[in-house]
Amino acid sequence: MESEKLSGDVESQHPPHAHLINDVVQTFSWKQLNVVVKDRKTKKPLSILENSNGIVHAGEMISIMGPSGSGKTTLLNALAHRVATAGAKTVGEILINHQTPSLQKLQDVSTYVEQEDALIGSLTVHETVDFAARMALSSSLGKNERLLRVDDLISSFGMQGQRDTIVGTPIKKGLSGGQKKRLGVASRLVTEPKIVFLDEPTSGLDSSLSFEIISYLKTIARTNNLLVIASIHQPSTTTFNLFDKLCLLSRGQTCYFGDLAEARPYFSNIGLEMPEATNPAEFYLDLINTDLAREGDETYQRLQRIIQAWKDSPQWKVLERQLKREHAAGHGDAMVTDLASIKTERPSSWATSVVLLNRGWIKAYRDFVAYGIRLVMYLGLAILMGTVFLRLKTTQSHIQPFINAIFFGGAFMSFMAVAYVPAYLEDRATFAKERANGLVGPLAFIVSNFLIGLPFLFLITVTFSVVTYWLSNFRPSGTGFWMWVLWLFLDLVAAESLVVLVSSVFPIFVVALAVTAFANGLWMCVDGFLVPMNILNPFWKYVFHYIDYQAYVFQGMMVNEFKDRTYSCESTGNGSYYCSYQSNLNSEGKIDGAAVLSTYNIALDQMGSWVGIIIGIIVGYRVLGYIAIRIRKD
Ligand SMILES: Nc1ncnc2c1ncn2[C@@H]1O[C@H](COP(=O)(O)OP(=O)(O)OP(=O)(O)O)[C@@H](O)[C@H]1O
Repeated sequence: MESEKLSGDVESQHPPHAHLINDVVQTFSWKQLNVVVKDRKTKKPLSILENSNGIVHAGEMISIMGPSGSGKTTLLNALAHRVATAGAKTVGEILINHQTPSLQKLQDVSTYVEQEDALIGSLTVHETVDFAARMALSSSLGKNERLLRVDDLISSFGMQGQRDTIVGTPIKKGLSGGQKKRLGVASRLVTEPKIVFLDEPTSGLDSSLSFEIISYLKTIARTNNLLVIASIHQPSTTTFNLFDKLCLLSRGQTCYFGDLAEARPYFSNIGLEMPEATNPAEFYLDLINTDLAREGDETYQRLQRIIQAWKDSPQWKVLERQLKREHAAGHGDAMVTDLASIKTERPSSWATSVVLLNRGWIKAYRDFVAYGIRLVMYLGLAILMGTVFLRLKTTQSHIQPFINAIFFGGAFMSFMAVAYVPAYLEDRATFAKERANGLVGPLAFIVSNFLIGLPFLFLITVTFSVVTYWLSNFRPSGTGFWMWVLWLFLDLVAAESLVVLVSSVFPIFVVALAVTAFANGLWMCVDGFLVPMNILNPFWKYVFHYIDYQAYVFQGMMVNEFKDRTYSCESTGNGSYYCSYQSNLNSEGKIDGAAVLSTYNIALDQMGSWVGIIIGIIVGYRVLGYIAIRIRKD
């Protein structure tokens, strides 16, 4: 009763939304769809979806149902022209309005809502939908119209009350699980799709929240004539009954396809009567679930009978004839819209980059985990370093601590960039989903990621430097301070670019963390401090030292400290001195800082080239990161 009421309420509150109305896609069908993978164990071809056929009409909502591992996601991905699963080969025909759509055309008229939402925790509900709109809708639409559509969708999903609530981050609670799901769907619908694919939209929700989201969807689909194709796992009776059609799968094979209302008489006809007061979804799933069965078992044989019965059924024959007609009709059919006439205006990649920059900026300054925690961490490190290397003097016994402090500052700043890995991986996951929906390209993503990082990295560098530089008593001059800031800033930008490259190649948290940490260890070892260049063996020197940004940072900071400073020698008491570095000032009881540099083989006049090389390394990392993102589509 209650569920009917919610459905009714939702329906009466929301008239059709002009911008959402589908008057261009009349049918979506697929014929003889097969997906074959290379079996993980045997390495032989394994069919995970066999001869799937189906048709959905405008305004219909279909559920793809089956036990775990039956091929629901595989079918959904194949229908959405996505890689069904890693290394899968998909064959078969997919038609929209009797015509074969290109990937671009399918992306233009459809959207895919993943099981795991790609929401950004620090954005509000309104911002989430608005950014999705800005990324997908042409700028010719105008801001007012866009905002109207955004608000319309937010209220269609019953979220006016949460309009300015943030989605939620690990340290700040926001929306509930059900609200997040609704927001995930709403932010995809703002792109005005005609076909909506949803991978288990109810996963992780209890039965009343599952019902809620499906009824919102149904209302929107009905009132706007959309085609909704959703995989679903064990819905309650009320949720199940909201769908118009059912596609039942087991072990990649079709057990039933057709009207939901016809399913019960169909199964009864083949001798599988559903008892009264039974949850139909549970009944069908029990019939075809062979998880624990072995070949020859009763349940296994029953499944084979069900699959065969479907192939022999009159319902299948009707579907087959329907599909034949669809496929024979082709372009010239006046009853349906010609795909070529459907024009979707999307923003330019320049406009998309600006939207990404704007969104990334909000995320970065609100999301404490991304930069706030790092700022605090670097501040802690600065206090640690500044108080350990406290007020060093210009005496020869303090020369080594100065050098150690320079190495430690550069190396540790770089090393701690590993803390950026989780935030980058989160952004990358959001990007992967938006890219799969045809909204963002790798260039826009890499460029905006780079630009957003710069002001924050600069802030981190200045904060760190203000504390350490003066506490440790490095060369007390304004130029000295700002040169130090420059070297550390370049160091940090290079370190973050390395994180981007590594995490783009290995988008798995622990792997990215381990590889970045290892690379930083390597750069520390060969940067010329632990083993000076004239001692370092040729392999490490020629293979790694020259591409080590930390080496140039170390040298630059060394020159900054020692080039224009002198240090006092130790007096031996009788008017002469003991000087640990040979220099022409030794007779005056002083050491020329340049003498320290020469023991490390550091040139005095190469600063410009070093800056250029570090910038080259940064560009190199980003370009390689871009290539990795381009190639890896996961
Ligand atoms: N390379 C492979 N080797 C062997 N089996 C594979 C391979 N790739 C996918 N599969 C199998 O294909 C089947 C279909 O997977 P799919 O994710 O589509 O199922 P699903 O019905 O969506 O499952 P769930 O409800 O658990 O998400 C699974 O049983 C999976 O184990």
